[in-house]
Amino acid sequence: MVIKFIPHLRVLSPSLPVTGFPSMKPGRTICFNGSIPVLNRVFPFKLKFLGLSPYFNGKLITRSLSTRPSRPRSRASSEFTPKIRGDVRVSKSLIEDEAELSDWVGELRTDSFRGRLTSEDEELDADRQRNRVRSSDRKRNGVSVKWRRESEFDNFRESSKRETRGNFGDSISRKSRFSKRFDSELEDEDSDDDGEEDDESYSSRKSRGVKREKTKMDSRRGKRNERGLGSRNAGSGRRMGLGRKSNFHEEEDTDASEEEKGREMKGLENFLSEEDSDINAAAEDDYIILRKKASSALGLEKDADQTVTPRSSQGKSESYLSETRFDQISISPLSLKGIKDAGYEKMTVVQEATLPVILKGKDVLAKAKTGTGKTVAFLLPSIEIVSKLPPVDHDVKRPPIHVLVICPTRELAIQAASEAKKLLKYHPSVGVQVVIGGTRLALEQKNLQAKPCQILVATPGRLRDHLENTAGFATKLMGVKVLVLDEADRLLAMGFRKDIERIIAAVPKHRQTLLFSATVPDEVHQICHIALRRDHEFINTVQEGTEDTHSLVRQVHMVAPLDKQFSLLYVLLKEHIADDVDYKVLVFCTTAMVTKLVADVLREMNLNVREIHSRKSQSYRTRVSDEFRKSKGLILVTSDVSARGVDYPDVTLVLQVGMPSDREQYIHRLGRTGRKGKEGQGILLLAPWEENFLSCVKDLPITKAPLPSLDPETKKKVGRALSNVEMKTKESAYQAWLGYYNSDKNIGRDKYRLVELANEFSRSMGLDNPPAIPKLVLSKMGLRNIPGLRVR
Ligand SMILES: Nc1ncnc2c1ncn2[C@@H]1O[C@H](COP(=O)(O)OP(=O)(O)OP(=O)(O)O)[C@@H](O)[C@H]1O
Repeated sequence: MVIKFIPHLRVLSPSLPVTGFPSMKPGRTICFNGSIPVLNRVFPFKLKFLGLSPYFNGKLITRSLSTRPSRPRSRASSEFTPKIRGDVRVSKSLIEDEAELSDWVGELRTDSFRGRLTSEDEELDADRQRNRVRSSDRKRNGVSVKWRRESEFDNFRESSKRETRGNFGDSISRKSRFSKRFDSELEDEDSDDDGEEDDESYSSRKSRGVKREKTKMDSRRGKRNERGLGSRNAGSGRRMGLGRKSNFHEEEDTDASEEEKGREMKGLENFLSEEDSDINAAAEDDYIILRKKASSALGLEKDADQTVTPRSSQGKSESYLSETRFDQISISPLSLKGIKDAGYEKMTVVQEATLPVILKGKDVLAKAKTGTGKTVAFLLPSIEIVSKLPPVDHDVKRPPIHVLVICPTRELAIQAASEAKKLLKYHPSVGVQVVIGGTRLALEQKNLQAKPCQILVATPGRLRDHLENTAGFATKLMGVKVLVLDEADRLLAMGFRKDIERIIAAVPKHRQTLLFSATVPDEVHQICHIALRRDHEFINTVQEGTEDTHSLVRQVHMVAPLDKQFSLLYVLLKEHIADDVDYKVLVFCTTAMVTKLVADVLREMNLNVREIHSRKSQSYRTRVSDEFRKSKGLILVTSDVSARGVDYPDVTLVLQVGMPSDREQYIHRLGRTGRKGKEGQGILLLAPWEENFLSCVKDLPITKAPLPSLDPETKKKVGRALSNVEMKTKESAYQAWLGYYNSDKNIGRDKYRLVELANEFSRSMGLDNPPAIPKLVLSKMGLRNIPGLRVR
């Protein structure tokens, strides 16, 4: 096991396991991504039944509207052709038809499918169950603190001194579903395609954090000894009890076997946990000595009890930036020029912490709060690596892709590619391209052939699509030197796992892998070996004992019955608009169809609203996303397609209506505000029966806020707005709502209660009678014969 030493960054070696994570779970391993391909493969008869045969003229129709010839492929098709013009190429992309598919998929979903047939939303559902217990487990988890070897920093510092002007050593600072819930956000739902913090001062964190780390470790060690294996096993057992085995039908043997694997992993985890406790204890003993050495080597300050304070952060209360300037480090002059043009002068904390390690060739798992520059943190060293490779001969037929960046959503992939373009401004020979679902595969194929592409940014589903359908693509991928998983925890969750495994199998074993996210739940340490080498480094710039959210973002929650929520939403938005003329608000909703409903209602009430969710075409999504990025005085009502990574500057408020799928999703949604050390506000609006969710985020500083008063005029206005919303929208929202909460472990357990709540939601939309739902849908949701539902 590698013991690393890095002042005030905790560098863990999760591959060693697991003493630090006694309650880690293998997690459920049952589900797979992408509804339609799965459908085609598993239930071709269903497609036929609905007149959606995946075959045309006896051939399997491939997905997306491509000019590709149809040919059999290992992965089932997701494209079908309602109208055939010429050949299969004319067909409308299934991806574009996510909406219809999702609905249809939803119809086929049953309780027993939960966590198995997944769109991104369904993945979220699956994750949610785990996460409910995770937060309490997290509290118990110890982490082994390892400091990076001083020699590593010395080397980096020395090379920086040699190659750049600054005195790096003196200035360096080291902070360091067949309907998903029925429609929610599945970005990659189209499996076809892709399938979706702030900054407390380093010094203040550090001065609390480092001291506390040692203390905590001691107490953890003690507790661990007290608890012993027995308690870990007990914990494991409890968590295993959350597995959905009982929910699965017998025919779903794939899932069953996955779960078996999960159990096996759990056994291994417990074994490793025991072993690791000794290793950790030894490491902790080395901790002070190593820290002293590194402190003097790096010019870091020590207080009386050996706490290391990076000079760069001393005296600051809040900073996402380090004291290290880009021109002080060893990067190529061309990259430096690009960075300057982008307006970056100092490195952010995560950039400073990860760059030397990545340039040394190590695999990295990095955690840093939202909006703190993780994209540049993985792009810059990747560009450096590419720029040092020998130029590819022009004669080479299939020039290699050297860097492959995977993002869970299309918006995020577009954004990362655009950031890469900025940094590559003065590297004319290095090209970046993006491949995402919802766009024409043929066009991407053409671009891949015609233009340089050493760096490729992709969503998982579309990447697989290219692997399976683009001539020579697999050969190009064999040139990958660096693989990046942005939002790694999301990509390694079950919704994307199969795609990611397939992608990993397609790139060389001898590569460097970088995993970045603002949230790294325990399960990620457990499964990151899928992608990372055993000696990878975990670089965590969020101090133990501090929140994963930004201290400058004020977080409140409100609890109100559903019949008040539209009015409350309106009043909260009006108040915010009155407070801040430059308002820029994100309203997150539970599912795509509920997003549409909320957007329609707010629009009817003359608020300046845009909407974005998986039911919209990609061109619309891109347009709206660009508009929101540039605008002020705008409200974007969105599903979770905007939850992660999207960098909208100066968002003043994030309002979450209904409980998010899990703790991580809450953090990422909230992270759309308070970026780059700015202030922000977050409001979580819950129904009384959703209050349980608060236990998942009890480690975060979310305070309860009183409800604003609602005058009768507002209620009337909301009533009028609701009556103007199309019935079809309400029907879809009702069904989506039912699907979303049906897959929640707590709320969905009692079907009678669930239906009562759904009908409360229906009344909140102004409907006297709940919309009727197709029998098949109810059946698949396990809701047949539940009183209160109307069947059609
Ligand atoms: N060194 C830097 N100095 C100033 N701004 C920077 C620097 N590096 C990145 N940025 C800017 O910071 C903003 C946030 O960066 P980015 O989107 O990469 O954050 P992130 O940590 O990936 O957030 P999330 O967790 O939400 O994905 C972007 O606007 C980016 O251009």
